[in-house]
Amino acid sequence: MKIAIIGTGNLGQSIAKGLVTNQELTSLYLTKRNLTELKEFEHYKNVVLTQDNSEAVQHTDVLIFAVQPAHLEGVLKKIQSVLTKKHIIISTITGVSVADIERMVGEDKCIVRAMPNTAIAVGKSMTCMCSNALGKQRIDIAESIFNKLGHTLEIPEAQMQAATVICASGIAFWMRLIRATTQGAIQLGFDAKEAQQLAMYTSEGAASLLIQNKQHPEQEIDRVTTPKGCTIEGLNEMEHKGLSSSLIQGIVASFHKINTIKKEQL
Ligand SMILES: NC(=O)C1=CN([C@@H]2O[C@H](COP(=O)(O)OP(=O)(O)OC[C@H]3O[C@@H](n4cnc5c(N)ncnc54)[C@H](O)[C@@H]3O)[C@@H](O)[C@H]2O)C=CC1
Ligand SMILES: O=C(O)[C@@H]1CCC=N1
Repeated sequence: MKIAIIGTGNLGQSIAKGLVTNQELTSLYLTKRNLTELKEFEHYKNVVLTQDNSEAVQHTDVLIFAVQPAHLEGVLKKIQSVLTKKHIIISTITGVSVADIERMVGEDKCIVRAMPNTAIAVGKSMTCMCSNALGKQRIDIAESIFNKLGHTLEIPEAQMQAATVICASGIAFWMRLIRATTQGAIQLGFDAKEAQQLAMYTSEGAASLLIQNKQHPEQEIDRVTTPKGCTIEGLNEMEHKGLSSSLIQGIVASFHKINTIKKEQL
């Protein structure tokens, strides 16, 4: 597999970390305007760092674009002459549709829109994908890359913005929940390091229960809430203060914002 990441910033570096540790690569090209931040990758076998996007495109088959929305069109224009039908174009860019990319590179190109999250760095991304007609024929190649770096789900393009909020922004939402639990644990007497350990591994355990038992969360909650016990007391207090409601409202606010991002940035 010959892969290029075009625009190796926050998300691009997370993808690169996942790739160098979880995939057998023939070559991985990482591009960025300033390469100093990519030093940690220069010692990996088969990894090439370059500022030259055309060089990366010419030496690879799968191109993962991870630049900011406003930069995509300019980047694509500059590599247009070296872009061929052999390339699979994977865009992780928020708010840029498959039709937008077709308009920039032509309908005769294989285009996949993928929305991973930064947990891809540790092989735990939930990545949603959709494609154009040509991309559909080769989406299995994109799936095989992202399945080694977590889980994938093919969805209609109309759901892509919602998937971005739940899965990509979702990492930040879950971090806040884990941080708040950590702060609670400190208030109850644990030191900061222990408190974070308790919060992290408990949240990992909760998700693992659902993944492995394939249950609804309420079924697992019923197992924990002893009648008149401390769990239901805490849970009801959290709900009186709007826990579920504030999460849902935050998700919906994030969704409203995401629908304006392309207009603001392009
Ligand atoms: N950060 C996240 O968790 C997620 C981000 N995204 C999307 O991925 C894209 C990238 O996001 P981030 O990584 O957070 O942004 P970022 O700003 O950290 O990374 C973009 C990188 O592109 C580089 N770049 C700009 N022009 C370039 C050029 N001509 N040639 C080569 N490199 C160039 C920049 O130097 C920068 O390092 C955005 O469109 C974002 O919406 C999608 C899912 C999750
Ligand atoms: O916050 C953002 O707009 C981008 C998209 C999802 C994650 N980061």
